[in-house]
Amino acid sequence: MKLYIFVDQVGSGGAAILRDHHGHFVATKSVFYTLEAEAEVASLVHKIAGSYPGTTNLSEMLQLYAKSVLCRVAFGRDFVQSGDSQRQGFQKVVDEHEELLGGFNIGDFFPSLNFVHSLTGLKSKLQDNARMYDQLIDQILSEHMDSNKVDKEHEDLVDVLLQLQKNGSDEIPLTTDNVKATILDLFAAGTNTTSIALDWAMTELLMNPHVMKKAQKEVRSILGERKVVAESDLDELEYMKAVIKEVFRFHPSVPILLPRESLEDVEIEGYRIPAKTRFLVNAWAIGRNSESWEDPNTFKPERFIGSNIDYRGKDFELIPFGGGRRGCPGVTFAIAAIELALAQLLYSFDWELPPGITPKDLDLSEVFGITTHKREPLHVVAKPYFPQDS
Ligand code: HEM
Repeated sequence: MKLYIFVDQVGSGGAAILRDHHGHFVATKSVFYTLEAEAEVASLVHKIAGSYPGTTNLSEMLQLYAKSVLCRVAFGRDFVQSGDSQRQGFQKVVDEHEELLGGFNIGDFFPSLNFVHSLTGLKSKLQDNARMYDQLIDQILSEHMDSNKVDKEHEDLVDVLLQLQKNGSDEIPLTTDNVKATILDLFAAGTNTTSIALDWAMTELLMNPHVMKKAQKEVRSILGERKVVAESDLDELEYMKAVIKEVFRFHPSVPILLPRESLEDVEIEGYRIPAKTRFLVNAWAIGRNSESWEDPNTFKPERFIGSNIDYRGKDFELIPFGGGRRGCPGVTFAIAAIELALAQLLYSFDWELPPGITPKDLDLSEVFGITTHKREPLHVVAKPYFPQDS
C-alpha cells in the first residue's frame, strides 16, 4: 500500500496525517515535529553573510536549506551539516534516487523492451540505490527505536510512523517497508522542489531589479528594525506572495505532473481517450499559455495583485502542485518553508550579481528530470543589510 503524508501547518505543533492511495485517512496524530524552518533560515542567513564581500553559490545554499528543513522534520535533527559520512550519504542516495526516477526508461512505454534496462545498467543502478537507502534508513530506524520516545520533547516523523506501526490498525497495517518508502517519498518529493522554487525566485529578482526593490521595500517596511521574519509577518507580504505565484507560473519545479491513467473512456474536445491511457499534464505549458495569461513570457508578479488565482489545484491555469487526489500533499509545508526563507533573504541582504556579470550573462538552461533545476548554479554577492543603514 502506498501512503502519503500530509504535513499540515508550520510551527511547533502540526499534524501528520497519513492517507492511503484512495486519499482516505489512515491515521492522524498530533506531532510536535518542530518544523523549525526559522532555525534553518537563520543558519542560511548566517552562512550567506559569512561569504561577504566574496561571492556565494546561492543555489547550493538553498539546496542545503531545503534538505535541512526536511531532515529536522523527519529525523529530528540536521543531518546535512553533520560530519557523519553515512548521513551525508543519505543525501547522495536521495539525489540519485530522484535522478533515476526522472530518467527515461523505455520499458515503461514498451514493456517488451524491459530487458534494455539490464543492458543500460539502469537496473543495477536502481538496485544499488535501493540497497544503500535500505542500509542507511535501517540505521536511522533502529536509532529511533532505541531512543526513549515517550520522554522525547519533540517527536519527529520517524517517531510518529513507528508509533503508528506499533499501534496500527489490523485493517491497514503499516509495514517497515511502508515507513521507509514514505520517508524516501518525502525526501524525493519535498527537497529539490522547494530549493528550485527559491532558486528561480532569486534569479528572477536579480534579473528584474524593480521587482526586487519593491519586494524588499515591502518586507523591510513590515519588519522595521525587528530583523527576523516571524510566521505571523507572512500574511502581510502581499507583493512577495505575488512574486512566488509568478515563479510557480513561470518556472514550475515539476513541469510535467506525475503520470495519470484514465479510468474510463472519455472524449475531450473531439479526441477519444480510451480507458487505461497514460497521460501527462504539462504544467509548464499551461503557465505560459497566452489564452490564460496576458503577456505570458514576461515575469510580472503584479498580475496576481487583486487576483484570486491560487496554486492549490482549483485554478487550472496555475497548477504547480498538481491537483485532485494525486495533488501535492506538501503544499502548505512547502509554501511556509519558501515564504519564510524568501522574506528573510529579501530583508537581510542587498543582492547583486558578481562583478562583471549582468543578467544577460546568466545561463537559464535547465536539466531534464522530474524537477527542472538550472544547469548552472546562481552565484551572487550578498551585502548584509542593517536597518540603521536606511
Ligand atoms: C515548491 C515545492 C513543491 C512543488 C512545486 C511540488 C509539486 C508537486 C507536484 C506537481 C506533485 C504531483 C502532483 C500531481 O501530479 O497532481 C507533487 C507530489 C508530491 N509532493 Fe510535492 N511539491 C513541492 C513540495 C513538497 C514538499 C515540501 C513535500 C513534503 C514535505 C512534498 C510531498 C509530495 C508528495 C509526497 C507527493 C506525492 C508523490 C507520489 O505520488 O509519490 N512536496 N508535488
